Amino acid sequence: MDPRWANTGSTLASFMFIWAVIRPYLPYRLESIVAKYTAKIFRFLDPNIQLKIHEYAGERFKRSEVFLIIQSYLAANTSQSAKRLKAEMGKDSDNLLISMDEHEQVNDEFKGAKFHWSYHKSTSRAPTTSPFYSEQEEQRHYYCLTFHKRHRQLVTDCYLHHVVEQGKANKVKNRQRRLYTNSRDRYSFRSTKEWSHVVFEHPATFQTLAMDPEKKGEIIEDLTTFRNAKDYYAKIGKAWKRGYLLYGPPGTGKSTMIAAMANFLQFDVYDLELTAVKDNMELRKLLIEITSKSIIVLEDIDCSLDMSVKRTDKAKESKDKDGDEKKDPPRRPDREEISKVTLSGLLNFIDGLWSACGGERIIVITTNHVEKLDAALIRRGRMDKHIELSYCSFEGFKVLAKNYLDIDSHPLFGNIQQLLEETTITPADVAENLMPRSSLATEGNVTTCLGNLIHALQKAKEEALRKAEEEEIRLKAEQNGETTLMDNKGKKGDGEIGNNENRKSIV
Ligand SMILES: Nc1ncnc2c1ncn2[C@@H]1O[C@H](COP(=O)(O)OP(=O)(O)OP(=O)(O)O)[C@@H](O)[C@H]1O
Ligand SMILES: [Mg+2]
Repeated sequence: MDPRWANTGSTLASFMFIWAVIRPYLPYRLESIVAKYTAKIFRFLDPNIQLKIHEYAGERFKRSEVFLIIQSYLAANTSQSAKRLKAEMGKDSDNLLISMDEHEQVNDEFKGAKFHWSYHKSTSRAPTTSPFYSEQEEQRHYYCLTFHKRHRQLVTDCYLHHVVEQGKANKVKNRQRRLYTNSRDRYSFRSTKEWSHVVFEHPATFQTLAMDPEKKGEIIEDLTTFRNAKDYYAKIGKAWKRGYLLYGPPGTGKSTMIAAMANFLQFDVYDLELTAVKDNMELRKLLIEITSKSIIVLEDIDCSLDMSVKRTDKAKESKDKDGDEKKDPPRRPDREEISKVTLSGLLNFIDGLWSACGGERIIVITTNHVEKLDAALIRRGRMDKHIELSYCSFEGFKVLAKNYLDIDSHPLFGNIQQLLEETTITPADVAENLMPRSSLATEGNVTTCLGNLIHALQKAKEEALRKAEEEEIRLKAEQNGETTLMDNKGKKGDGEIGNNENRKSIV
């Protein structure tokens, strides 16, 4: 090492030692002057640049957002390389967040450049209102990023952006996800203009969802593409959101799929109860409050919309009839009865200008009767992907058998496959039959459960046959009825056909 540098090093060390000793005895003003000139000298000698991120910036009692983002960015690196660590319960998280303790340092690398992050405590003296002390010490923490000055451009152009993006992603991964609702207790006076929430803990995943594996793979691919398509959506000038229409009979897994989607994307869920929204304005207010990385769910949309249409129609009818609404019998005003959300309000909610704020959102609507829905509501662009969830197939059954009984095959599978091809049963019914009565899926239990399912399938088949026969009889009866009616008309001689036939027989 160059002896001149060794000398400079020892001079600096001595200077810092002397500074630490005399600092507490210096008046505040003199201290700041000395600090200013010391910093100048250091800046001149040091090739490194330092960037500080304080824990409390701006608002006094609120930890800076960027400080928390950096903490989560450094967490993985810290837990592997730092020696003195500290752990705290992260906000909105059920995991412990590991970070470095005071004066620890971790190294980072980005595009070949090296960066050093350290964690410090600074003490400042602030004036106090106490008559006994003129100053009080305030301790504040900060992260310090140190890098060589030749990387200045890299830091400002890319590195900081990378740190923030990665830190945010880590925060999202570790956060406790939420299930929001706008509906309220009938007797509560709290406004529905706001969302209330609970922790989202639904265990459904795509692995546990029973459906055609090809279709499932397609949905997973679609969601993955959407998640990574921020730049693409920006490029084509489209809001970063996607609509899914899930339709099918009750118990085929529509709600379960929404939970699986939320778990796959790590999104929050906003369950929008349309009948609890007063009008379009309130709907828009709710929309504005929805954060990004969320799934907005409108379950059984045909019922909610029908209701709103009926409500407005009823109101109109009662006005039109008498021109006076007061004549209606006095009734207790119900939230659902005063909701005036219209179809156009809903269309705007899904696809209007306001729907673009926030970004990275998925809107899912579910229905049992897709044929009842307005074409405008489900057109591509609003509902980009239409997914039919149908009765249980043999592939679906195998997924459920693996989930519930932990089996991949069984001698009874052939029998079940045949019955599934001959009749229809919902995955919900299959799941109910496959649920072992005791917590252990023993051999005996497995056979009993599969036996139960076979029994249920046979019953469903018989029921379907009985219904088909009844339907046939009804149709025949209707045809006979028509024929008798026509015969009667013919006999009376007042129908054209009858007259013609009479004429024919005369000829
Ligand atoms: N495809 C499926 N895969 C796995 N489990 C399913 C599936 N479909 C239904 N289930 C089971 O049946 C129960 C009811 O299903 P779910 O609530 O998802 O049906 P749904 O289609 O939303 O019905 P509805 O139209 O009545 O709202 C779930 O708790 C789940 O255990
Ligand atoms: Mg449902």
